[in-house]
Amino acid sequence: MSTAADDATGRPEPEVVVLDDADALAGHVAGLLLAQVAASLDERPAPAPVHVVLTGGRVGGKTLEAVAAAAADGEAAGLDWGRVHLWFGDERFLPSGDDERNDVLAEGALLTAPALHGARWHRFPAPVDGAGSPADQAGQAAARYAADLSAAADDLGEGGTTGTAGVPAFDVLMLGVGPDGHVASLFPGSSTLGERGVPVVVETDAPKPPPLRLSLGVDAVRAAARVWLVVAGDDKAQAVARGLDPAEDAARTPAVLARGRLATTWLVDRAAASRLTGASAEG
Ligand SMILES: O=C1O[C@H](COP(=O)(O)O)[C@@H](O)[C@H](O)[C@H]1O
Repeated sequence: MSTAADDATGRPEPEVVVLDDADALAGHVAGLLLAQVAASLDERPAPAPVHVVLTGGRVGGKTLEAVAAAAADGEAAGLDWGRVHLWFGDERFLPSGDDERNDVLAEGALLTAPALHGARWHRFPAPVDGAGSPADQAGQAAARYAADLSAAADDLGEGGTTGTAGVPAFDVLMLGVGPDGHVASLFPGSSTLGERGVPVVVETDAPKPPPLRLSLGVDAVRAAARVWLVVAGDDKAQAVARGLDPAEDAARTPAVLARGRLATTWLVDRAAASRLTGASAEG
């Protein structure tokens, strides 16, 4: 279901899809993702790449498990995964292999499917012991990830529509949403929300541990063709209602900034949808 026209930036209004529970949601999003990857691969000639941004978080992990289950055999196993670039929306700036890192979560889920080993993984760099202060290292890591993004960026030409130089036109960018309305590691009230046009930002004081994090910047998120906000649980109901309120302040609920160029879809379970009213509440 869709709400009417474009927002002030000319982007389509968000759509809302409601599933029964977190498991149904994860299965549904996995199916959508595999269908979109297949469609994007089909619509451009090989070896043109397809760019997907992964999310961490609880339902993000469940979704990736469902993707791997579907990609373990059947049609999805036969996709040309070597053309598929997997990026991360954010990362906790923790040592490589740390269980709290989003890339560890994603690898644990996706690499159970042999086909996914062929995908092009783009992990955020990790801190290294003795290589400088964590904040300095995070700045360097952000610059390295920005360079990685830039190397993969499509040239959309003058007046290109991503709005952020040096960021690929992501086919799909998935985001979890925190109970406080954060997306990726863009937190309420953070100065990172004002860093427009910056591909990768460093959050030094995240209210959710760990405090030091790397994130795609607001305009890198908005470079995506399709943004999917995947949310489950009644602790997220207020964030979902605020995120879909056109009058909501982005400084309080950064999720309102997460708008795709072609589509923005909130994929939520019934519990997360429980505070929606009127048209937004329909499944
Ligand atoms: O810290 C993070 O939280 C969000 C949401 O996680 P959830 O467990 O509440 O679903 C996640 O999307 C983000 O990638 C992660 O770094």
